[in-house]
Amino acid sequence: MRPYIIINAAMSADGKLSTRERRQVRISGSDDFARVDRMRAESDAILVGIGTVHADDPSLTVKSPELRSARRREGRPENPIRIVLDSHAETPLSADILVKGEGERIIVVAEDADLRKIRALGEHAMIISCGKGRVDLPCLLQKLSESGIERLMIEGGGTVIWSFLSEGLFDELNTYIGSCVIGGAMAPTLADGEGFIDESQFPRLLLQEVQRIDDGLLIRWKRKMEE
Ligand SMILES: NC(=O)C1=CN([C@@H]2O[C@H](COP(=O)(O)OP(=O)(O)OC[C@H]3O[C@@H](n4cnc5c(N)ncnc54)[C@H](O)[C@@H]3O)[C@@H](O)[C@H]2O)C=CC1
Ligand SMILES: Nc1nc(O)c(N)c(N[C@@H]2O[C@H](COP(=O)(O)O)[C@@H](O)[C@H]2O)n1
Repeated sequence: MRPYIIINAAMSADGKLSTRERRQVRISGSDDFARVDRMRAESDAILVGIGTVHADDPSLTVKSPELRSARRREGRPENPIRIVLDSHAETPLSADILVKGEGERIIVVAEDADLRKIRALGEHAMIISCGKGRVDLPCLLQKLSESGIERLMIEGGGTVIWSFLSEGLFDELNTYIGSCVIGGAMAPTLADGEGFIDESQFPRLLLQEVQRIDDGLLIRWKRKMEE
């Protein structure tokens, strides 16, 4: 059992998520950011990796007051549960994800993470422990599902997206392609990690929609199930 999983990311026309210095860049325009905000508001939880927390210091809050009010009217917290994959419990205690906006936070650590760091983070977030060395995704998804999370949005970065894609743990992939070129062989891409060699391992996708937004394109894919 696992939640319904939607991956969303913005990349440049050459497929990069940010610069080779991993500095956060604005690829989406205002209409695309509004679309992402709606996706956040529709989600029970949003997940990023510790690399994104270090690079971007995101809050992952719902930005629109109307969307936050609508969630409250439905009896839900203003913001979805915010989740960080953080094998070694390294999320800074001052990170925006821990201090900005109301709502639950979950830090997911590996079983061998430092206990003192876990205790300190436990003052600010719920701690889930899954896997050795790095977070075991099927174990985590089972726990999230048991706690009532039905719709999970993955916002990056490239290492985390690779893990979900390569383990077949996704239902939809939304990529916004912005009108800029970032370049750089070491700049993060949508799916980093080790990559596949064997074509038979490639996750296959079904095209759902292509939409012009701002000066770029939103492409919505669904995972093609094996026949
Ligand atoms: N344009 C966009 O839409 C977005 C861009 N970004 C960019 O992506 C970059 C950050 O990406 P990355 O460095 O790849 O970091 P990441 O955010 O993908 O985090 C990777 C880290 O998560 C931890 N982790 C624990 N369990 C894991 C598992 N099972 N699978 C994968 N990782 C696991 C590991 O410590 C790993 O190094 C930044 O430059 C950021 O600006 C990030 C999000 C969205
Ligand atoms: N959709 C999208 N377009 C871009 O151009 C981006 N740079 C990102 N980045 C993601 O948004 C997070 C920041 O969220 P907050 O504004 O702090 O709530 C960032 O960490 C990336 O996940 N996304």
